[in-house]
Amino acid sequence: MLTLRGVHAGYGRSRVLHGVDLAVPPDGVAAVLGHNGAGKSTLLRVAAGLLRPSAGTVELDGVDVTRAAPHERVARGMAYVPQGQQCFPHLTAAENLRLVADGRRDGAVATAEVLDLFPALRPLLRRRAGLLSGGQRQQLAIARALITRPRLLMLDEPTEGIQPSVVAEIQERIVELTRQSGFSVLLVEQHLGFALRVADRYHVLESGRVTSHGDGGVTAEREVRSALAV
Ligand SMILES: Nc1ncnc2c1ncn2[C@@H]1O[C@H](COP(=O)(O)OP(=O)(O)OP(=O)(O)O)[C@@H](O)[C@H]1O
Repeated sequence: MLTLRGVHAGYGRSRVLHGVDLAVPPDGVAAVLGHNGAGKSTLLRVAAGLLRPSAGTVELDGVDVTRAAPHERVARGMAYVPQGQQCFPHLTAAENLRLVADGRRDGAVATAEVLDLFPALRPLLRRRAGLLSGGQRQQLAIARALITRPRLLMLDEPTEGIQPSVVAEIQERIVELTRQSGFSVLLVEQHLGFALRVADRYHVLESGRVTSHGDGGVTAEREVRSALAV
């Protein structure tokens, strides 16, 4: 589905990624794990087209999208949910969804579908996003991204600052989404337990380099903990 090859990227003179190779399997979840500052969000920004790599390539289903703009990647089936439950706080939950849905022919149908997936959002639609809990805002941010009907959903730390019941809810939704054929997730996480429960593959990122990778699943936790020295 998504393949990064030899990706180098950074901000001005500060080099963050040093030759990252990573593959997201079709119909699967790839998790990127690592300490603060390892470069996980930078990697997602490169994948989403928000940061141009200084070297290396990004391919989606075999098509080189390294130079494609973010909106072109969305049109090709990529969706990105940045860190921090980002919503427009002064708009209602419904208006946040409409911002994406209104520009699309299938917007109304897609909105109904995402509300079926996140039914907890239905009674909150008229509430301002800024008044929702962190977990509710995270669900809203994921729902908004899904309105574009992506084939690849990229999530940056969806469990950060969220209570355990909502983490379990998000976990279930990810598993449900990946049951559809041709749907993949690239997940950046610090919450190892959560990440390995949903991931088919994991990659450990340290100082901008992938230092280990393997199959996901709870049995991988010991291996990952020792790779991360936690
Ligand atoms: N916009 C930016 N300008 C300059 N440096 C940045 C910028 N964003 C991130 N960095 C730096 O790049 C490095 C990697 O940051 P990044 O956010 O990718 O790490 P991360 O693994 O996602 O960490 P965290 O888990 O804390 O979010 C850090 O040293 C960070 O300070």
